[in-house]
Amino acid sequence: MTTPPFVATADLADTIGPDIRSCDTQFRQLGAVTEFSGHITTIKCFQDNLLVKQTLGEPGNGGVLVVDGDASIHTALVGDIIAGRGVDNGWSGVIVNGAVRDSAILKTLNIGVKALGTNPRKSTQTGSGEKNVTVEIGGITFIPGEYVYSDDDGVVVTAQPLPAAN
Ligand SMILES: O=C([O-])CC(=O)C(=O)O
Repeated sequence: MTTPPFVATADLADTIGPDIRSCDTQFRQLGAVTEFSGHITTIKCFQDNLLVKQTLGEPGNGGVLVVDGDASIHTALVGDIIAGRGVDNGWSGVIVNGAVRDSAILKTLNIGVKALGTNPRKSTQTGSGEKNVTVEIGGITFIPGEYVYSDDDGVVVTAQPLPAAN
C-alpha cells in the first residue's frame, strides 16, 4: 500500500479554508514522531483499554488509531507496551482523548502519540467499548476510513488524502 505524503495542517487550512475539520482539543505530543497521517480507525471506550491493546496488535497499514476515552484522564489507555505494539504493526500514530503513561519511553518510540495528558493509573481490560464507530472530539467527527493529519499545530480530518501543496 502506498502511503500518501504528509501535509502540514496549516497548509491544509490554507487549501480547505474556513470549513476545515480542525480539532479544537489541545493534545500533548508524547511520541517521537510529531508529524503523522493516515486512514482512521476508531475506538470509543471509558477507562478500559483492551480494545486499544488488541487493535494495535493488528496490522495498521500506516493508519492512525483515534481513541475517544471520553476525555477521562483518570486512567492510562496507552503505555509503552501497547504503543510498542503499534510500532511493530505499522501504525503511524495514536490519538487519545484521554491519558497515557510511560511517557519517558513513549517519546523514544517511532510512532505518533497524542493525548490529553498522563496518569500512571492502569485502565481495566474487560473489552468494554466500541470499535469503528464515528466519534466526536474537539468539535469535529472522526469517521473510520477517512483521513487524519496531525502535527504540532493540530489535528485535521479530511474525507480523503489530499495532495501536498507545491
Ligand atoms: O498495560 C496497560 O494497561 C498499559 C501499559 O502500561 C502499557 O501499554 O505498557
